[in-house]
Amino acid sequence: MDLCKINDPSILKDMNKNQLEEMAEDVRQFLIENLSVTGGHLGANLGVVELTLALHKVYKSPTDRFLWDVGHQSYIHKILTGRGGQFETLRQYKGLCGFPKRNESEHDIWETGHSSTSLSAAMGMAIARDLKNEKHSILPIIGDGALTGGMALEALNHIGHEKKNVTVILNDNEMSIAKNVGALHGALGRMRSAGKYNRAKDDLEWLLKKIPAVGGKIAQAAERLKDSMKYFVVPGMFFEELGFTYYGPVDGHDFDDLLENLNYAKKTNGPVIVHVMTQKGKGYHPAETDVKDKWHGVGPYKIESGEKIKPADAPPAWSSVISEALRVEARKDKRIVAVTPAMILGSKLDKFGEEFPDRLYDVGIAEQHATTLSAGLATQGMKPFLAIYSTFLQRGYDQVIHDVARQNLNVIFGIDRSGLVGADGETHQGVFDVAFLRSVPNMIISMPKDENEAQHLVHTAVKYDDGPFAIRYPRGNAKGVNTDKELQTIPIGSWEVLKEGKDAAILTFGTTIDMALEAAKHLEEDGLSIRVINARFIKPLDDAMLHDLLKEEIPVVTIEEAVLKGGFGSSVLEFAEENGYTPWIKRMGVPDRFIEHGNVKNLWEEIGLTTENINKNLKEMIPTKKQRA
Ligand SMILES: Cc1ncc(C[n+]2csc(CCOP(=O)(O)OP(=O)(O)O)c2C)c(N)n1
Ligand SMILES: CC(=O)[C@@H](O)[C@H](O)COP(=O)(O)O
Ligand SMILES: [Mg+2]
Repeated sequence: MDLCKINDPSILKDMNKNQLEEMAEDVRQFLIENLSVTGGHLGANLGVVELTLALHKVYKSPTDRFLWDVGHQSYIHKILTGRGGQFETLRQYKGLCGFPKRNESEHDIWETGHSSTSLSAAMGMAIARDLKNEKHSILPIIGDGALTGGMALEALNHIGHEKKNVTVILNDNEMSIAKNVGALHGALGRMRSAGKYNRAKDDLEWLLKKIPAVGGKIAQAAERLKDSMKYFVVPGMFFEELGFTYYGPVDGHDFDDLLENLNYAKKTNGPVIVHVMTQKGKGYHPAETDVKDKWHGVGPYKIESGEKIKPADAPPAWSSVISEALRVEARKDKRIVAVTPAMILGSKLDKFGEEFPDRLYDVGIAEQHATTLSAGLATQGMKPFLAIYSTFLQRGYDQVIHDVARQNLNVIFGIDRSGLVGADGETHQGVFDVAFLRSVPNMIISMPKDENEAQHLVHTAVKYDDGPFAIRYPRGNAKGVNTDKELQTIPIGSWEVLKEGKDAAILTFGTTIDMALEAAKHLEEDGLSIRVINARFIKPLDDAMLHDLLKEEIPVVTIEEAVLKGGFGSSVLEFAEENGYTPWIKRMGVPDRFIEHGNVKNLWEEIGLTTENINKNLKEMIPTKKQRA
């Protein structure tokens, strides 16, 4: 079947089992071929091929509302709803988004990227549906990993209480990105091994009713016996107790099982949970047999061998640089404990865990808990290092303020994926942390220019015992510079002049330093002398250097790969205002809108973060100085 030509999922309605199986095979081939070129979230999608086809066969999208939690597994839904022809552009600049997108299709009714939001949104939609007297089904599709997120549990609590018609499809592949963790994961495991229980439950209820109802203690004992029998026989009792009708466990690769259970679910009133067992990476040998992450998210690869196509001899990833520096510190300092909210592989903490198995905690998708847990550790004299993606720290903001900063606790935040991340797009760009952390009292915010400075900053953060300390680092590879043998502590709030100059100055940090140096070099050829300063501490600022600079009354350009509103440049402006200087400052950074997916270089161009623009801005400002004089 030509999957690029499908534009209406109702073609599935009349398909028999054989036809569905053939289509599932075609879809898998399509995904394996397309993603070998573009990269993307292969493992999760291969796991939900049959489930997605079955959902679209039993329900009618968009009348029935499909909410894909995280959304990284929505590729088959995209193919079925008219977007197969765009897969060559998947996650590319101006191409198909890797997550559900409302402006892409009427079938994408809920946008995701961050996990565990689907149940709350579904509940909101269910309340609206009932108030409007509408009749459609609402189907959040959530993974076992995403179910560990606190929001999902808050929503289950509410849905069960309100008894709303919401059909939760739980896609249980026993994986988050790495192996799923936690007690809930254990509970799901017991449900899986308890075997089938759905309509048989009616029979059980009937049987239990046969236990004679007698008065007093005997009656109480009989009730207790009934309850424990239920727990023993009924795998989904955990969900049943919360007010859900449980169907499962369902074989997520067997159309008979899927269709039968989904049809039952469709007819059931009130909250329903369909527990579907799937295999991440199903149908592609290299993914199926991968023990680490079942090819959760991949770049281009060779289809036959599964070999990943990567540039040879690239410097180490920034995450490795930081976690290696932390490992060095942890050997000397027993207070160090690493914490990750389900990103052990992305944050490259696996080796740390191998060396210090009792000093690494993967808490599941639980950023709020991870932050407050770190605060708890710090109160007891430990030195927690919370490795967290910038975008996911957004979820722990209250915990940063209320639990960590207010109590001025020694928590080190390793803010991974700071800056534009590229292919994951809007939901994942790490561009807000500078603005939202800068306003929090007691917070130190830093960003290294290369791996040498990174190791010194990690060392500095470990030695600093006066409150929270954030080290930002970007996605991708570090610079490949040599590193000093001896570790140094960098004075807090100190900047570094990378290039002297007297006509203007550029203040920048991290990823934009190279473009600033390049711009300065170009302008040198035009006879202009530009100073470039590594503002490695974003907070506190280097007050002394800034006073000296502003007294010179030369133009200043600030550059940051972070939002301009409330960002580093704004803090320089505030400093000028607070100290009575007339600001002569141009700020460059991320504008006040969400930045979509694409290659980071394209995105930089789109938002004007280029050497040419730095040159242009400086050239426009420098003559103004002469006019002033
Ligand atoms: C709030 C948040 N934290 C972390 C992530 C990173 N993340 C993306 S997918 C994923 C695992 C999700 O596991 P599951 O829901 O079981 O889906 P699967 O990939 O197994 O299908 C994680 C941790 C995220 N998207 N959102
Ligand atoms: C869907 C999701 O949130 C993650 O899988 C994310 O795509 C990981 O990004 P990195 O590749 O930067 O680890
Ligand atoms: Mg999973």
